[in-house]
Amino acid sequence: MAVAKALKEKVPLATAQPEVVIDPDREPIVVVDGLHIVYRVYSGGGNKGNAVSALMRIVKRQNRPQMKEVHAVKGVSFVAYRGDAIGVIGTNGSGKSTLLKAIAGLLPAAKGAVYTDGQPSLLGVNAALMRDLTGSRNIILGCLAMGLSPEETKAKYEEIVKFADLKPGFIDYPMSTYSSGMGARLRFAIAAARTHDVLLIDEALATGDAKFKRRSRAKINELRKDAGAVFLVAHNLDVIEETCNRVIWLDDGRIKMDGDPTEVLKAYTDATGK
Ligand SMILES: Nc1ncnc2c1ncn2[C@@H]1O[C@H](COP(=O)(O)OP(=O)(O)OP(=O)(O)O)[C@@H](O)[C@H]1O
Repeated sequence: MAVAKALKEKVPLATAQPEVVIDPDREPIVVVDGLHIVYRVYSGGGNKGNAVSALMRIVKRQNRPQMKEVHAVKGVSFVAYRGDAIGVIGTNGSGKSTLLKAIAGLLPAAKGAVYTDGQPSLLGVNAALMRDLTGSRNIILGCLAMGLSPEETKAKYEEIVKFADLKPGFIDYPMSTYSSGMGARLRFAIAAARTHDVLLIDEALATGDAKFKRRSRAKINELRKDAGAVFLVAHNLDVIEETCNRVIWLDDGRIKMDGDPTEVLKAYTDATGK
């Protein structure tokens, strides 16, 4: 593939967008090149409440709901290198989750592109676990879904249960009986059971208690050693400071600052008063 070749040969990717220059001495893992993400949403078009009026609208081809565009990411470019743990910060609606989803390949680019060397895995608060199944079944399904073999899954099972450290017995209860914190712990424990080429973590640590947060940070540092690159979205700036070697500050869909955590976090807190 041309992109993989470009990444391997460490050459700048030629596109119509602002050119991303890749440091030839480091191994690029994610290249985000002039990325724009636009959501298209239908806004209500007048009398939309009942089936008859909806049918009339179709028949008459009238009064169709209008499509609105939300431009969530506006020309973002950067390169993440092997070993990078990048914190993504910004106020509500600045585009953090959208950027992570785009890197994970879950949203199409309206313009520009994202290239990753390896498979990205998004670990978010809404990561897909089955609420009606027990924690135990979810561990098995989750591991298989991440590409582990049945033998590897078996070998990892106890480690995941231990890391999640749920209340006794809960591992055999349906996940619908879990608190949001318990669900987040199990999701994190499952995702942390394998190494990821590109690991994207969206507020996954927000709901845990202090002890779990500490253990998760240690786990992220461990995963970082084997992962290509780790991205972490968190509103808790302490988590970012302790876990990341680089911070990207997004403001209204654009990169406002990208660099050393201490500098970026200081500028951010000065600007936002947070
Ligand atoms: N599914 C969607 N459909 C339409 N617009 C969306 C959708 N998801 C997000 N947006 C819009 O895109 C913009 C960026 O949202 P995003 O969730 O990426 O921000 P964020 O920085 O992660 O916010 P937060 O800190 O509140 O989680 C916002 O204006 C939001 O309203």
